[in-house]
Amino acid sequence: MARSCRSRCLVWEDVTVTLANGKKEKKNKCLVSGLTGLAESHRIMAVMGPSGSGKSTFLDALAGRLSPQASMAGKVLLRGGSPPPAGEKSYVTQEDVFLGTLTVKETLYFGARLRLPELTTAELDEAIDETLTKMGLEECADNTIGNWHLRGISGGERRRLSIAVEILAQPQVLCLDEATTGLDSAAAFFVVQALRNVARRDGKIVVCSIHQPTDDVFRLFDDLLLISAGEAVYFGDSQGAVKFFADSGFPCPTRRNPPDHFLRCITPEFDQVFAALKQTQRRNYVVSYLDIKQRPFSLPSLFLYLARRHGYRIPTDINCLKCNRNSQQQMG
Ligand SMILES: Nc1ncnc2c1ncn2[C@@H]1O[C@H](COP(=O)(O)OP(=O)(O)OP(=O)(O)O)[C@@H](O)[C@H]1O
Repeated sequence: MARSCRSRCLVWEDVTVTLANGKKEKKNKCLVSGLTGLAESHRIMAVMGPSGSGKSTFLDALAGRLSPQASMAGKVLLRGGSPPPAGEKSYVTQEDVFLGTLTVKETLYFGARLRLPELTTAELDEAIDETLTKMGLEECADNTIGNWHLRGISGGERRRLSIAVEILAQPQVLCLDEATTGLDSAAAFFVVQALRNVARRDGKIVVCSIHQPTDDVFRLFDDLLLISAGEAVYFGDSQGAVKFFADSGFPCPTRRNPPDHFLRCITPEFDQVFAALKQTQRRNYVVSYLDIKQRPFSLPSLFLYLARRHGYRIPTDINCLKCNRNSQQQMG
């Protein structure tokens, strides 16, 4: 796919997250180790991996919302402009937390009032109507959300409402943890398609962890990051993963769903497979961003690499969303 020079990207470089153990004699636990890559605007990326592999931790690191016990090394940078970082990223958590007695529209209204205080009532109404349409929530706009004793909107609608609340604030980067968990395949398809539209039409960067997508849902993703035990096994074009596994000696059986096959291959029990894949990736996967990791890294060299690969203009300024575990200082 031809990539626009004007597209923005979120770059993460050598991101490692460790969990302090508390006891001197015990080693810190490494949750995510040396992840390097980028997510581009107008594209949607799936983060997949076995349960406990570090998907949520990675998304937390991207969004700068790691728990206080966790410390992060490495950098997460946004390039291509200089808006204030705080308003640039949004995070949709696994749980949908709402006031069950409010309607869908009221929820959006209160969220927008808090996050976009500068908008007039007319502008707010317009933004809410636009968001309802984008997320396919017009039909249930006046329905009560519901809770444990009050019947309300469906699970798929709740998920789309969680996303709607975040995209109303117009962040450049949207991170979602398990966007489709608990949904049937049709509802999951609708949610991911809505996210893909947000990426495509609004030029957002969308990064989303997902469990067991169907083939139809998987095909909606442009890029794929496969994580096992906190390390990247595959990073690149989502449709290229089938060929990558086949080239590495693990072809997907014709009647198996490709995402299921990838997960089956990279679960920790399949250690040998994992080691073989990593070896092959080092040897053969020419466009792997992990190559960046092999080099003595400096920020200009990463952008030179990107410039060569995608024809990006080299930025004169770089906004650092989050740096180093101790300093968390802004990069110039
Ligand atoms: N604050 C924490 N304290 C203790 N352990 C943690 C903490 N955060 C993460 N972990 C551990 O780190 C590992 C990765 O967790 P994470 O939630 O990132 O995995 P995941 O891939 O998102 O899993 P799932 O798909 O089941 O949600 C797990 O073993 C988890 O128990």
